[in-house]
Amino acid sequence: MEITVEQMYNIENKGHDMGFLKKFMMENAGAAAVRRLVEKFGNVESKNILIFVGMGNNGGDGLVMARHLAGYGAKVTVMLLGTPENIKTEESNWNWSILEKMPSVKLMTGGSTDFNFNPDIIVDGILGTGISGEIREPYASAINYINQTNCYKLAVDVPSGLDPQTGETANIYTKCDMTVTFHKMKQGIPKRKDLTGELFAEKIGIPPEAEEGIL
Ligand SMILES: NC(=O)C1=CN([C@@H]2O[C@H](COP(=O)(O)OP(=O)(O)OC[C@H]3O[C@@H](n4cnc5c(N)ncnc54)[C@H](OP(=O)(O)O)[C@@H]3O)[C@@H](O)[C@H]2O)[C@@H](O)CC1
Ligand SMILES: [K+]
Repeated sequence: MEITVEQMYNIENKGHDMGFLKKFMMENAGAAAVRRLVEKFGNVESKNILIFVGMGNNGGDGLVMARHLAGYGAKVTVMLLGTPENIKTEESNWNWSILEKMPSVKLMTGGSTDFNFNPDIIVDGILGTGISGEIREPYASAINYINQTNCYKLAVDVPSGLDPQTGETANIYTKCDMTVTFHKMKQGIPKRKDLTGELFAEKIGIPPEAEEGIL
């Protein structure tokens, strides 16, 4: 079953109000995406993994993935597309502050795409259901870098620049090898399998009762 982005936000908020906090949803989302990535690669030990992180909760999922991938022995670099004090949400901030205590994960901020290594895997945690309008900097440069880099790419929830409701694309958008979306498929995503690559919808522990009155 495919749902609307509005329904997803309503379900998310109802689950949060039931006590299944967005922080827990984010943890399960990041963990599910990492499981699919590790399943695909067999193991990610000492793979160079570059995670682009937006300032919202799509980025937050990427921060959770960074912590889990460090646990699998990957060489993880996080590029935050802004400054830490501008991270939008409490749950994303919470995950950033954990990474600040983890020397095993390299943290970069500001959005430059000048890296001194070639990534084996890129994670697109730039934009998800919160996308609106033409892609602004530094998100645009990050999306262009991802498209110009030849390696395996995983999109968190949706390839950034693809509108998960309509299936329309912004002026620029990522083309990925795998997309892991959460809870239920959003209506626009399956319209662009050319951008999503292998597509998975992973449960993240939201109580089914959170859908009552919404679906
Ligand atoms: N639903 C669920 O159950 C769960 C959802 N989860 C995750 O949350 C995600 C939704 O998070 P979200 O609402 O924070 O929005 P998100 O996509 O991060 O973008 C907002 C940021 O992007 C920016 N921005 C927007 N447009 C832009 C543009 N054109 N060009 C440049 N920047 C632009 C915008 O900036 P602003 O407009 O505020 O200045 C803001 O900073 C969802 O996709 C999923 O991954 C999981 O945690 C698990 C549970
Ligand atoms: K994304």
